[in-house]
Amino acid sequence: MSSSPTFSIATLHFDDAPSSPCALLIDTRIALHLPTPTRPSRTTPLTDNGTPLFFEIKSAGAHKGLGMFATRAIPTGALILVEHPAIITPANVHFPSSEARDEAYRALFDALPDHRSEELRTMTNCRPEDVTHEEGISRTNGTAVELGHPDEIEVEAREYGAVFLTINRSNHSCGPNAAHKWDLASFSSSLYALRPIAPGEEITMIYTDVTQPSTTRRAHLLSHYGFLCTCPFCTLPPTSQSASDAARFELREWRHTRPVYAGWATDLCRADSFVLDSHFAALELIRREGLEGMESAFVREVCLCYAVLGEEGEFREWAGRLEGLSEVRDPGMAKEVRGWLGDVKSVPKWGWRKKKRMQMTRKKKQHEEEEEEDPADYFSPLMF
Ligand SMILES: C[S@@+](CC[C@H](N)C(=O)[O-])C[C@H]1O[C@@H](n2cnc3c(N)ncnc32)[C@H](O)[C@@H]1O
Repeated sequence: MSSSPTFSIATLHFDDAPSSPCALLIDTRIALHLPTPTRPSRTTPLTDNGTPLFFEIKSAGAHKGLGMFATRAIPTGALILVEHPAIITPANVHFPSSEARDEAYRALFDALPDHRSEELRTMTNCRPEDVTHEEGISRTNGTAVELGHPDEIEVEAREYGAVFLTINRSNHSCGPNAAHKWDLASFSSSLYALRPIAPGEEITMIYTDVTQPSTTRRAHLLSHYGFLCTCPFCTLPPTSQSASDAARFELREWRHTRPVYAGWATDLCRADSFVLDSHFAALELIRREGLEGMESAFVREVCLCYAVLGEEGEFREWAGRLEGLSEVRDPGMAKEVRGWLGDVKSVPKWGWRKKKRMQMTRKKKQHEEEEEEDPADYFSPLMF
């Protein structure tokens, strides 16, 4: 029989940010699996004065509170910020009483140095009536993160949210221009640009599943974050709204319902442009809907298509794009792509379709020539 989990408060310290520890309210079984954080492989790009290079935090308007804004042009894929969380809290925890619950959240905040807990207390709490200020801040700002855990632990006990003092100042958009990537080893998240961001533009990310229709997104944002989304993708005229919702649904299903590289690569009955045309259509929809976060799976397949077609110029162009998209989001992929660019012949099935088509044309020609020369033609019974 499994006993109910016990929670305790732990703190993690970081060599690269000694005065900014993270406090965790954590299942003691998971606490045993916490890493000793390594230094993040990248750091926040800074100006000569030591301020962030790419962004500032300032008012986003009366109804939005603070927000993150670009201070200069940010290219696609660029790293904006690397940050350790201030607190980590469980998504699901049953306390014996509401007093015990309130006490646990207060103790969590108190485990931080004053400057950190004071800043944390200034963050948004969209549930002031339901829970304590501390828990409200955890719920409003908590972003799902993976912690290491033993295999046997229940699924719901594995879910945790992290609050970042700066990353969580970025507001929501249903067509976001940024996303962040969690790295357990360094216990940090890296915020990066999904498309070019202009100076002065607000840097936004997603708080909800943006492939859902606008009404679903808005209802979720209202109930969980206390605001009605007025982003450009939620305030369209009715016919454009239906088209946007349908496009998002199509994109979500695209790679299950449309041709993909794996089925096409060695199927010579399909046209050479079969998957490319489909993926170009998806990429156009992605651009229209501002969902560049969905791009890389399609861009990767476009690269592989050009590779199997042996089209080196196009391959290099798309591989360069994939490398830029993957630099922060998927460093392993960026490394693989650099290998491909160093030696295109190392890409799986490089030029396979081109080779096969050439062999087929050669064989056909040979066959036609043999038929022309076949003496049987000259002695065909029809000639007598
Ligand atoms: C994680 S915080 C974002 C930072 C927050 N604006 C602040 O001042 O600390 C989430 C809260 O910001 C506000 N917010 C975020 N995105 C918004 C949007 N698109 N429109 C209006 N309010 C938004 C809501 O109050 C939401 O509960």
